[in-house]
Amino acid sequence: MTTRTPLMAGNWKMNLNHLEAIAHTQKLAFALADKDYEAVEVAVLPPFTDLRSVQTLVEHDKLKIKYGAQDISVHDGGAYTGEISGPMLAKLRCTYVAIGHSERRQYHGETDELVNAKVKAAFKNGITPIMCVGEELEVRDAGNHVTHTLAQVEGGLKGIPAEQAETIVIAYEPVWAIGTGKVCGAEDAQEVCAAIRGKIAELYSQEVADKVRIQYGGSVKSGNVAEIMGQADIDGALVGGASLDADEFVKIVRFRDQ
Ligand SMILES: O=C(CO)COP(=O)(O)O
Repeated sequence: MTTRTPLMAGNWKMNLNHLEAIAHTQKLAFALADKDYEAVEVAVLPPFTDLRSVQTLVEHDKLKIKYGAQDISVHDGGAYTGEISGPMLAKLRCTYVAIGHSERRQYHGETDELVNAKVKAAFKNGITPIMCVGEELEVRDAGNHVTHTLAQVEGGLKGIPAEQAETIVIAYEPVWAIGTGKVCGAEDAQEVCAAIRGKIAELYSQEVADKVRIQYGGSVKSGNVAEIMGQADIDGALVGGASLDADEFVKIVRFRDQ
């Protein structure tokens, strides 16, 4: 069994301008110590307009915080107004990019096919995808949450070779738990995360499945993170609202102390 380093990532969504981003990242860096980074990988996913500022701060001050984007274009360049390409994100030395977040699926009509194309664009540019999956409330109420989520996993990974698949991060984010304060019970989250790992084993191999990090996302806070992280197949959290409060995010990184 491989030991997977937990990944705590803050998805800032459309919050914090570039000046606020600098102040917030500095606050995180000031609070986090070497022992935190030894135990947990810490990342922030700011809006595109903040990335250059965050990069400059991280590189200048040699911070151990990783950063990434919230979306990526399927195209490498050209006449695609408003899009941001993989080469642009790679030039900013983004480690991660969130792909297929439920807010993008819901408000921008992103399909599994598009998510798959974006996963390919990320890998092509040397950026690790954090591929988001998860069911809406009606799907859970109907008891189809596992089937629904596994179909998203399979669709998103289509044509991705094992060497790339083993490095991906998958974030299980039940839509009904996002920003609602309704956290998915730790055992319910584990059920789906274990099924995701099983699907990866089926698509690739157990060895690949053991390497993939699976995060939980949806109303994660310092008060519930320890129980979630106590589950065998949960390797981190994708944190929305609580990541905008530096003290709270630091507590989440230190989930072992909660
Ligand atoms: O969507 C999320 C992270 O990507 C979760 O958001 P909240 O933590 O605000 O529920």
